[in-house]
Amino acid sequence: MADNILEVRDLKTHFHTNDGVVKAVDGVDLHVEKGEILAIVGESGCGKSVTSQSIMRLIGAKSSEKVSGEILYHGEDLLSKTEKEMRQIRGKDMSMVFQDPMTSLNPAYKVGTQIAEMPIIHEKKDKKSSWKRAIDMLTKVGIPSPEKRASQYPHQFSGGMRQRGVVAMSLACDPDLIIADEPTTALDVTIQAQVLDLLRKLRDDTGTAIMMITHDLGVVAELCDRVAVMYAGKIVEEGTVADIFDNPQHPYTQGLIHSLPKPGSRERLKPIEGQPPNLHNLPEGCRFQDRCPFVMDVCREKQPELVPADKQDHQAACWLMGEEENDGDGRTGESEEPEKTF
Ligand SMILES: Nc1ncnc2c1ncn2[C@@H]1O[C@H](COP(=O)(O)OP(=O)(O)OP(=O)(O)O)[C@@H](O)[C@H]1O
Repeated sequence: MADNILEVRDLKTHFHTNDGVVKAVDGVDLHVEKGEILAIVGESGCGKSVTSQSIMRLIGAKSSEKVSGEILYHGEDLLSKTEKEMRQIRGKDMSMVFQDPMTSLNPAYKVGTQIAEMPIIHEKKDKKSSWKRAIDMLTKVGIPSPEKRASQYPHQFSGGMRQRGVVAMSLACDPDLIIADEPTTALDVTIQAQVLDLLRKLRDDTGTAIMMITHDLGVVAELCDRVAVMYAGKIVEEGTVADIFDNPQHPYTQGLIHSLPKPGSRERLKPIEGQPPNLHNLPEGCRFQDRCPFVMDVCREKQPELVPADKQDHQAACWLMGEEENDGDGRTGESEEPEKTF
């Protein structure tokens, strides 16, 4: 049995707004195994960030934010923790790296002080040993002259160095899970590659698991072990990187993969046509129905659940996945032998 650090069951995060209920995350199941890098991918607005912030309990405190389901961290449900207990868990056991390093860094304090604060708060370490830890962490993330840099302020760091500083901060208490939300999106390509290399090396050296939120399939191919593909608030496919890239089963995943440029090819890219559904007003049945070239009657009536595709741990939520698993009672629809249009 896999050694799961995190297991999320039927996570729903709904926002109650003046325009109605936004079902940003709507029944997500996922798990992160010890030492693995799991990617959550999908188009903008599909619920990736809301999923990660719900896991960290950064969403859910306001009366307009309703979070339900189970978020089991080493078997304990984070949804039943108090804010005080969560403050202990955040930064120590699970930490987060955001797209913009200045979300995590305070411009008014030295970078070293901000890293050292983590062991001071979470492990009750003294200032001297925590400062030393800060320098060790800056060394670990490849910042040159770490003693000097520790005494500098964030504005004295370049963008890539700031993100390394945030990674150093997230590592300071040796967490077993880092949630990284588009950590390289704001960086230029060369620096992006360096930060990805750094994350991979950290996982290899320390065994820290990483949940990587990204819309960039290049990052997934480069860095990750497993992938969960999200569409309109739900996971529609889950498998290893090889499963998803070489044998995608859900028409949405197929569309994503076919919209990638092929090395050396001059063929025009084929984006997925249409738009995701409005999260205020979701359709009955499968949420991909209006963009799916294989749509059948059943897709407009019932939502498909994740079921094993070609093997047990490669799953897809699609009525094309075989009659036994999905009851398959409506395969009489519009496209018995659909033409691929992606
Ligand atoms: N506080 C909020 N109130 C209402 N709707 C919200 C709130 N926060 C997020 N949403 C909506 O929830 C949906 C999912 O947002 P989320 O930020 O998780 O998307 P994402 O997949 O991370 O996209 P991106 O890649 O653009 O960051 C979006 O439609 C967004 O507008």
